[in-house]
Amino acid sequence: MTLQRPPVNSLNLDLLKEMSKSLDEIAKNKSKAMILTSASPKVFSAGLDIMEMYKPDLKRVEEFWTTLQEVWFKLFGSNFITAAAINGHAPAGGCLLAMSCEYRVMTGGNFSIGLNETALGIVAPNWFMDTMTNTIPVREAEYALTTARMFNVEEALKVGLIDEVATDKDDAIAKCKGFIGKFDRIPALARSITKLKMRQAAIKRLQDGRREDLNEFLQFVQNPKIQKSLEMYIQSLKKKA
Ligand SMILES: CCCCC/C=C\C/C=C\CCC/C=C/C(=O)SCCNC(=O)CCNC(=O)[C@H](O)C(C)(C)COP(=O)(O)OP(=O)(O)OC[C@H]1O[C@@H](n2cnc3c(N)ncnc32)[C@H](O)[C@@H]1OP(=O)(O)O
Repeated sequence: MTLQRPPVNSLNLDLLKEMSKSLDEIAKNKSKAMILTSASPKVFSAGLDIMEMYKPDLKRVEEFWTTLQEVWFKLFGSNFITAAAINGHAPAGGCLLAMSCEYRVMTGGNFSIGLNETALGIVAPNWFMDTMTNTIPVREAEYALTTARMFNVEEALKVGLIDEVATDKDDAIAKCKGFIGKFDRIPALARSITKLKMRQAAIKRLQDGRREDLNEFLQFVQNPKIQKSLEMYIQSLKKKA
């Protein structure tokens, strides 16, 4: 699955709906595995589209968040094998997508990956945190989350946030295929049940608290102070150009 929403693959409602549909198709056509990557040469995904949260239409922003939750359920909780070929920056929601897969290969270069929410004055939802503690040790996750740590490729490899480094996108995809090939001799049902058991606690937590998670998000985006800081953040991103 190749993300292709220039310039930075930010996740807006339309892209999330497309992803949700594609994940359904992959599950339905009984694919063995999926590799998630990006069509951009330097950004895997810039995370959530900030414009969806800035001065939002309430109905749309509610659909935006519930679709994000759905994409996470379908990706994190998939029966099929998932790997991410991370060929560029992966901040925040981009990192969430990569961590929701079972294996991550990142191309070398001046790219970074991590959950930077606290630097923006926001708190990553519980399920973002759960996805991170499912990937790296709890102590490392707490440190990374509280300090909004963006890892370079070497650091990400060292902490286990990624599993391998690749020279370029083709190499990243080849390495993801190598991971998928490890399951040729493992019975598929035993593999998928084991994966889902490992992930069950995080999945159940969001299933049980899904409405509450949505309400928290809706309150957050309607807070005038948050809107003000969003405005400033958007300006700072644009000033960069
Ligand atoms: C952010 C606060 C959200 C508050 C929301 C309210 C409630 C929160 C409640 C729950 C928590 C939500 C959890 C949030 C998760 C997220 O994913 S928030 C998004 C965080 N993402 C980022 O901070 C990444 C920002 N982008 C970058 O750092 C860089 O763009 C880059 C990915 C490293 C790529 O750099 P570069 O190739 O140099 O590209 P530019 O910076 O020049 O960007 C090109 C244009 O794209 C626009 N853009 C970049 N990121 C986003 C984005 N996430 N959403 C929308 N638009 C984005 C950027 O402004 C440029 O636009 P122009 O061409 O200048 O018009």
